[in-house]
Amino acid sequence: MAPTLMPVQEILQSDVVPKGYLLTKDDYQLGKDGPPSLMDTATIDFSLLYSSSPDELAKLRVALTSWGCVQLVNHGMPLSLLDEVREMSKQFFKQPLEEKEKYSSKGEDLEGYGNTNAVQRGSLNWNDKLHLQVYPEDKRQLQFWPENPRHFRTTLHEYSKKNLMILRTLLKAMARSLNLEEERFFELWGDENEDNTHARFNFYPRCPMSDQVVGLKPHGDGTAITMLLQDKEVEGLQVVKDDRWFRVPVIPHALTILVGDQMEIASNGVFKSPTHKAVVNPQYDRMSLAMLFIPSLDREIGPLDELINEERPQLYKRLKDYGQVYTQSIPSGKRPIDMMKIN
Ligand SMILES: O=C(O)CCC(=O)C(=O)O
Ligand SMILES: [Fe+2]
Repeated sequence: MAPTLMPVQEILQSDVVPKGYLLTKDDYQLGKDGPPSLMDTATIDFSLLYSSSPDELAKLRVALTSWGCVQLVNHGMPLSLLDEVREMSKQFFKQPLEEKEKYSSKGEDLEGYGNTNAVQRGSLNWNDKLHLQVYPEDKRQLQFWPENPRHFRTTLHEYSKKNLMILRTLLKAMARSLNLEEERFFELWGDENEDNTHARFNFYPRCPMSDQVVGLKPHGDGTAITMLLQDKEVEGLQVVKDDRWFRVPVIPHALTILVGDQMEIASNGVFKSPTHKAVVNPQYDRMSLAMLFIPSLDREIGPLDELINEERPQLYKRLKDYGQVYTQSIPSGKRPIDMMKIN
């Protein structure tokens, strides 16, 4: 069983960064070419995707095939709801430890509050989290859902519902951008009664030695799609493109989309699941909320037939329950998706 570590917020109070958090040679490093540049990709106007604008679809395709990351604006989510979610997340983590501990992950629990205590290699993540499954609704484990702040549960419910609507339109647009039938990516995530959605609230306490720790180590998401709400003020997300790190800018009213490994597999490598990480700020705490859209474990995922041809042979194997592959590959330090490649 993985040891349960002290929340990073509590470590911070002692002002000493334990050795286990300091980056080591074993950590995946890139960017020896100086400080990362700002990602310059354009934002995507979600309202135009809905109206089938060919220009916007082309922009979406280019961004997801090169970066695997876009910022959606005009997504129809009330901006007051984005602020409410950010605020309730900060309020949750600001509470005394004994209040948060009512929702602690225990043992092998994926869900709940605590330090990121998954199998690790190299240094530890400077990150506390609250992880909750939101779909299918009957799988919600309400014992992990905070009762304080008071509106936490209803706001998360509301936010999840709206995220789903955005996801559905986005999946259709992604299919159309590749000239596929628009329902094709619903094989990945099409049914809230079968497919899984997890909400991962990330909290990255400020750290006096921020350049020697990492908030979340470089990884690709094991999802179909991740929809990320970033902190409104504090930047921290970075993605890799062409072997270099780029900073993802803060756009307060945008939702950041990350292609997940299972989408890369289904699209036969056309859409890229980017390696990304979260860095820590020396002065300010940072939050983010990742909505993780994960296909049902019973469903076989594999490259769509229409995306396999002579020029692009099948690049990935078909499988069920990618989560298993993902967990098993972590100790090796390799990207899980590489285990799925057909050589
Ligand atoms: O905090 C961020 O910006 C990134 C979060 C992330 O990568 C994740 O939760 O998987
Ligand atoms: Fe991630």
